[in-house]
Amino acid sequence: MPRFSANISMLYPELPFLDRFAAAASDGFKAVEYVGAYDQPTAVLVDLLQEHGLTQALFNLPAGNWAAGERGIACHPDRVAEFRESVDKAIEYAKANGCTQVNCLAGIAPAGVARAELESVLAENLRYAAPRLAAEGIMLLLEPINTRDMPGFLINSTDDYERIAAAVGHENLYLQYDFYHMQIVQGDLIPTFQRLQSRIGHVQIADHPGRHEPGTGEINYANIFKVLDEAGYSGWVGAEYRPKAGTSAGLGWFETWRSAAR
Ligand SMILES: O=C(O)[C@@H](O)C(=O)CO
Ligand SMILES: [Mg+2]
Repeated sequence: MPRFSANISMLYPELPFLDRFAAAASDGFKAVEYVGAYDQPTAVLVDLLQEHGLTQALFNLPAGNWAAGERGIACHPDRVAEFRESVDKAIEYAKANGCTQVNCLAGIAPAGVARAELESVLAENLRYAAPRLAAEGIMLLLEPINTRDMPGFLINSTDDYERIAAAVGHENLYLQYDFYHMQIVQGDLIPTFQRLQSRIGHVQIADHPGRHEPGTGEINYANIFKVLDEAGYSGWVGAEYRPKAGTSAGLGWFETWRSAAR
């Protein structure tokens, strides 16, 4: 049975961030994930997880100045020192809240730098991060993201992930397979999941078009959930979508799993 994690960077936008833990637990989620909460002391986050019986499924490495439009710094040639510091910060937070995987956002390609150089910087940064995270029992993930939602984002497809992973050459670099992005970029969702399953550390879901709840678009999630089970996928499935109505009101797709998990 798939285990769902509420992505509280996207779900419960009607609530302040720290109130979203309680809301996710009350809606039947057993785990939460988010882009990052480095502005909060670890103790606050750990208390919320404990109070609501939640697991921290995932968060991202510090991704630069999000409000200014940055979406990761890992491919930026002039930010290598900052990237290295961000690995230490992520380890500190992951150890505090018991999280066993962190996602690296490659970043938006800076203008005027050749793609080969950006990929080389990214690979070098990941080669730095992968063993350090492995030593702490934390999986490092790399997520391809479509460029309609994030114009200029460097890593867009599973081919991109596989090429970077080959360049990095460390086994602690897994794929974060977001079905929504993959539907836009390349389709072929199930065969690609099956081919790369041993390298997939985390999956995320949203329907397309609109990035709304499963069942609102063209992706057959009933079938995908069956495939995840048949494949023995044991990781979390991150519900990372923009609710069409209120978050709780839109959880019809989750009813079967929520009841079974209680
Ligand atoms: O798919 C996404 O957008 C993410 O998983 C993320 O962490 C960055 O927004
Ligand atoms: Mg995602």
